[in-house]
Amino acid sequence: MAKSIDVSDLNIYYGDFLAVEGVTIPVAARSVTAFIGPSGCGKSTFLRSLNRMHEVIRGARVDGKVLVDGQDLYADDMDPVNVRRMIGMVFQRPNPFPTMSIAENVLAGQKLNSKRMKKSEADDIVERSLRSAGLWNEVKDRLDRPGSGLSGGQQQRLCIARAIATQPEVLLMDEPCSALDPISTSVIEDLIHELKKDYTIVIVTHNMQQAARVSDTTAFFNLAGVGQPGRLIEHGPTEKMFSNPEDPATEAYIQGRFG
Ligand SMILES: Nc1ncnc2c1ncn2[C@@H]1O[C@H](COP(=O)(O)OP(=O)(O)OP(=O)(O)O)[C@@H](O)[C@H]1O
Repeated sequence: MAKSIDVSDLNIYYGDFLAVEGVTIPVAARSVTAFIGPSGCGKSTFLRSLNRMHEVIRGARVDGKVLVDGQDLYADDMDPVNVRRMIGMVFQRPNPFPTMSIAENVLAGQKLNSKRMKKSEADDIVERSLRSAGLWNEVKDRLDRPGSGLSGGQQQRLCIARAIATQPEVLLMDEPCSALDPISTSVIEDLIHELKKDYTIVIVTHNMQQAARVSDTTAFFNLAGVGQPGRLIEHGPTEKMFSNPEDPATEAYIQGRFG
């Protein structure tokens, strides 16, 4: 299931504004990569370019290459809807569909992909996805109740279940714990650890301890000033990035001296 990602020379624009410049980075399959850096350096923009969510904004575009197991995501014959199914995303704020039940939320991606399926098949997907998201035991007796009735941490795990229900190969997470309390955060971090056995995970986080706890490799992005494009400054094993980074800016950021 899990696939590697190879980005080369990626420039990302909002209209004429070059937001992220010249990113080249490999992401190994079945690993967790953390993106860190000060506000506005383009972490979320870059993350969204990895499943073609960036281009849903009017005038937004990229040039360069994003290969997933050698397959060019931006090739002319690549359907962005298929790309987003293959590369799922979890956002900062848990966003279950409020009028849908827990089970319907898990199946929402399937429905969008307009697949008619038998009830037994749907039940299997709901159980498998909720189990993988570490939520099954907490919700198995109330699958027909609204997803919005869960706690924030449970809602975020429901969103993770929804993202993995379509069996993606990669999971992108944009500050998935920033709206959660420390206990829910720790549950999600444990879950990320479990999920990397099956998925390639890329996570944007402002929390240095979180990057250090959950990721195998860390990528530090920075920008020279307001209106300047964000760039990838350094990428390497998390342990090295946090103990002995190559670039003085990485060290200054990690030590909390800016950002
Ligand atoms: N929809 C948009 N239209 C135009 N410019 C945008 C848009 N979204 C982001 N930008 C700009 O792109 C640059 C990168 O923003 P982005 O949100 O990717 O940074 P970030 O590193 O994720 O920041 P933060 O840590 O604050 O979330 C910023 O200059 C931002 O103002």
